[in-house]
Amino acid sequence: MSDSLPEHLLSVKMKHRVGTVSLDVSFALTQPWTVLFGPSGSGKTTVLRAIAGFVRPDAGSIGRGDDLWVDRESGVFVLAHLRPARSAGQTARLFPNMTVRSNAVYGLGWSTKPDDAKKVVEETIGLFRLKDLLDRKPHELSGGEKQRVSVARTVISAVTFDGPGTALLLLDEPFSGLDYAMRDELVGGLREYLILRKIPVLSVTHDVGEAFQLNAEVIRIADGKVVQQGPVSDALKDERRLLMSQLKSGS
Ligand SMILES: Nc1ncnc2c1ncn2[C@@H]1O[C@H](COP(=O)(O)OP(=O)(O)OP(=O)(O)O)[C@@H](O)[C@H]1O
Repeated sequence: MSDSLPEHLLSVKMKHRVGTVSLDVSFALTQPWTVLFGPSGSGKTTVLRAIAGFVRPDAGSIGRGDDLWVDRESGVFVLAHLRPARSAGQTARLFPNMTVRSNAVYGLGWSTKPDDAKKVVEETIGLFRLKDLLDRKPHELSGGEKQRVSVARTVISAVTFDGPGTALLLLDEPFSGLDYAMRDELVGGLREYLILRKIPVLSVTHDVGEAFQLNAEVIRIADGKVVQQGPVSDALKDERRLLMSQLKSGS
């Protein structure tokens, strides 16, 4: 692991057997927003879960500079809740007995700066269009609304992270349950907000348009291996061309 990496960057080098896939990946995060892109079952979620601390890789290391979260060789394994990382999975997991507001602020940090933390909560609630839903319980929400609450909670928790440096945000298909208009609005707004708040993001997506809108760095994974890493304009140019020609021909 290089010790010259700036503090906010993450370096991942891991091998792990999951199902029929032998993961063997090595990459570093260098941009504000990076997406893992690749076919279903190629191992993207497993990589995200290993970074979050929910999967213990068979071999390798994960960390930021000298701050190792995993190092199988020396036996380091930092528990998930102690890592400067916050994650939201594909399925919204909300507390059924709590309102949207209580769910959203669960995991709120910055106990020493309550006024700032309050501002972050209000900003995020606005960004995710949750104002009119705040007093509802999860059973009174649609699937897309639940997903928005779940991702908003993770954003609030990452931005108000109580610890040295900033937290990394890990999002597994955060916009997949949303309609196009909502997705369009949220993707751009969230990207801008997280850059402002200096929160780096690693997300999983299958959506070419979303990766372009995020102006993301793309890490392509196929069959457990990183096959390409680079700016979206380069990494997904063939997919975009195909998409455009399909749109033109109406297919
Ligand atoms: N807990 C598990 N036990 C056994 N096999 C698993 C487990 N979790 C995932 N797998 C398998 O490991 C492989 C990689 O799964 P993973 O969820 O990481 O892929 P993915 O690229 O995120 O897929 P998708 O895009 O469909 O979410 C798949 O073949 C999956 O069936």
